[in-house]
Amino acid sequence: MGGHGRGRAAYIVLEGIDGAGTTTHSKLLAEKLEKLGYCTCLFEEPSRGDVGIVIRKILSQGPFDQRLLSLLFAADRLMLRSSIEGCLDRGCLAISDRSWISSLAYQSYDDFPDPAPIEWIYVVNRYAMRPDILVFLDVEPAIAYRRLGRRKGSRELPERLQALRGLARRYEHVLKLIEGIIPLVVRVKGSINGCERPVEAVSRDILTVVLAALRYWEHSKA
Ligand SMILES: Nc1ncnc2c1ncn2[C@@H]1O[C@H](COP(=O)(O)OP(=O)(O)O)[C@@H](O)[C@H]1O
Ligand SMILES: Cc1cn([C@H]2C[C@H](O)[C@@H](COP(=O)(O)OP(=O)(O)O)O2)c(=O)[nH]c1=O
Repeated sequence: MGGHGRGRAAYIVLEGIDGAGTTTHSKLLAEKLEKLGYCTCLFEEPSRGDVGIVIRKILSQGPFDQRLLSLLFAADRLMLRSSIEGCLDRGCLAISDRSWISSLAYQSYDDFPDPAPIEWIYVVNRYAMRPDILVFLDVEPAIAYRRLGRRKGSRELPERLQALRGLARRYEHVLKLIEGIIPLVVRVKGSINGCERPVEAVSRDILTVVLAALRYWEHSKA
């Protein structure tokens, strides 16, 4: 995971279990930073590129070999790398809805078919961009489950709630593993004691911590 060491430009990723709000908040963060005069580029994993399309097709068909998915996600994000670097080279902030951290959590989750060893997932993502800031959206699984149930065409699957709980545990394990590898890892609560926090409150917390990090970097590079 190579960093880039630029001043103002930073690679910011949002992570969390399904339904945590990574898609919602990566878009909101980009919009708010643009209004403040920052240039931003928005990315998502899986991407909308060729490999991302294959991944989405596989995911839509149900549980799948996580070893193979690890390689597909790694290839998809490696194909994104030049676009992210181009964004940073232009002095723009790269904001991504998920990153290789998702692979560490999802593809090693042992209730999914053929889970991959987490150290192997780390190796196959050796050349993925290392985020400068990781925002972990900490949402209780029952809340995420309820949100997913509101998505069109979704079905209330009890095993889905079980999986979300397991993924939440995997993320806690992964966040400990990557301590010291990513310069700034922040946890933003998306729910507290079974109550959802309003989108705007969560978005404000994310913007606050990102702006503080950018100011720190701008001073430290000055
Ligand atoms: N803080 C929030 N309060 C209420 N609903 C939210 C909040 N954040 C996200 N949502 C809703 O929850 C659903 C899942 O959000 P999404 O960003 O798609 O999650 P993810 O990308 O993490 O799966 C969406 O319908 C979104 O509008
Ligand atoms: C990036 C990534 C995502 N995923 C999973 C997380 C989601 O369930 C799914 C992405 O589909 P998507 O519909 O984009 O979900 P979300 O909006 O929650 O990001 O793929 C992995 O299993 N490994 C990965 O490396």
